[in-house]
Amino acid sequence: MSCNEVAIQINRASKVYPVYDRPHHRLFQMLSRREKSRWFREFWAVRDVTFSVSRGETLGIVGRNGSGKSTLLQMICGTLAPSSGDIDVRGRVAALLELGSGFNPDFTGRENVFLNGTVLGLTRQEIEDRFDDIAAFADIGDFIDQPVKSYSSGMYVRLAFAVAINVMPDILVVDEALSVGDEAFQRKCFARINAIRENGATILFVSHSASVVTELCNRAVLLDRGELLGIGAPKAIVSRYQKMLYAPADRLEAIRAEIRAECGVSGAPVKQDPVSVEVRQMAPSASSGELEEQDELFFDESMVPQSTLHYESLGAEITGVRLETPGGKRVNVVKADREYVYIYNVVFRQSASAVRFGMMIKTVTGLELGGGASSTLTDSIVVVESGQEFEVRFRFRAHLAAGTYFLNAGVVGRVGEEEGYLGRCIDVAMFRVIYDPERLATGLINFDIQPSFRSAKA
Ligand SMILES: Nc1ncnc2c1ncn2[C@@H]1O[C@H](COP(=O)(O)OP(=O)(O)OP(=O)(O)O)[C@@H](O)[C@H]1O
Repeated sequence: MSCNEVAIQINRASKVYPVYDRPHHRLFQMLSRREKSRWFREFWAVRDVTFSVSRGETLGIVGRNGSGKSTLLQMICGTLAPSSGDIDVRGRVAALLELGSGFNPDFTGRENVFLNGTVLGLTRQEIEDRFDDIAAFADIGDFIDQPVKSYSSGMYVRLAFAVAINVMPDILVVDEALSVGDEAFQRKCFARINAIRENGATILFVSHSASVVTELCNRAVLLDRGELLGIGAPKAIVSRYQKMLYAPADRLEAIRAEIRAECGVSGAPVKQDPVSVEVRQMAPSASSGELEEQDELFFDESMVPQSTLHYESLGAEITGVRLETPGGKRVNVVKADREYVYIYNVVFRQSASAVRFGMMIKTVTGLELGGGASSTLTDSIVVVESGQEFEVRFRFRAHLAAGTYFLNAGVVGRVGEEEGYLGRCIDVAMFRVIYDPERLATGLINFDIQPSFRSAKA
């Protein structure tokens, strides 16, 4: 599929609502026979918006509350008709709009899966074929046969997301819904969104989270008061959005004009590569400073990743994955800026050469923050015999903000003539960095910034 193929073309789309200042004005309007008498004001939820989205693009939509994001998405999904203008959508659209839309509350989860699948254009047989995958992804147990009105918001999102991503949409529309699930489920969803994107689908993503938009999207649009203020690279759009969010009221108009001038609709989509950090050689660990055993660091058994993916093993099996303090206590709830050891065992099922081990730490959205390899190719283990077992240890300092993180593990080497992953596990473990009110570092990564200040001479 070509990236330049247009998936969505929006041409001067508007949505205008009549707004009545008094309830009885609505009645007057209904009874009014004269064309000119008007008992309402017009409210433009979306006004004269034009842009296109190429197939394969991931487009972020940002804007303040009430800026028209949901209205625009609903028009793209066909659940709301524009008052004027055209919206041309090419392909099957699966949408995860606000909680509450999409499912019939009196029907069971199972019935809603069939209803939703049919609305999305699947035959009964196609839905039956996918039902087990949908139920497994949602993972809500027997609730699948209960009416959805008895669901918690988390269960609702699980099922809605399971349907949306299992119908193999050409266009996937996600409106903030993900923020309802827990981190393990969010990670599973982001992993699936990435897979759908890699398959060439187009994704529209409404989010208030600057980091999600900059990590996931190739391009972003900024809506304000129903108008398209700007379109461009996610970083540029998100920084303008934040400038607007924190602007004093009397500067808002000037900032809107500035944004329009700087990044008003123009030109072709800006392609940006997803951020990826690949570490060839593990950096020497920072000063070790033995960690005292802390009572508040512990192992929470309920923290199990739901997006774990074991690649087909090519001779090396990764087991016993765990995180420990340097003193050997198993943990997954940790404190920032302390040292931990990421450990896994590798059993070789066939002999291999040029063997190296690796790890990666990622955010919930899948952003690769950093990792390490046990050695360079020239220093790799020359030969490993079949049946040999290794314990691999990566000691690292968790220079991270409070939040949940996911870990990969991998073994690279050569079997015969073939070089590649002999074993690889994605999202094989997760850990949570607890909030520390004393921490001065801001942002995701602690760069060990040393602040100082002094009174400057006049
Ligand atoms: N049926 C309606 N009648 C009148 N006004 C409406 C209607 N639906 C939406 N609006 C208004 O249109 C504007 C845009 O709403 P919309 O829900 O699209 O904004 P949004 O950017 O998605 O907001 P949020 O971030 O708060 O979800 C809002 O001011 C909303 O009050």
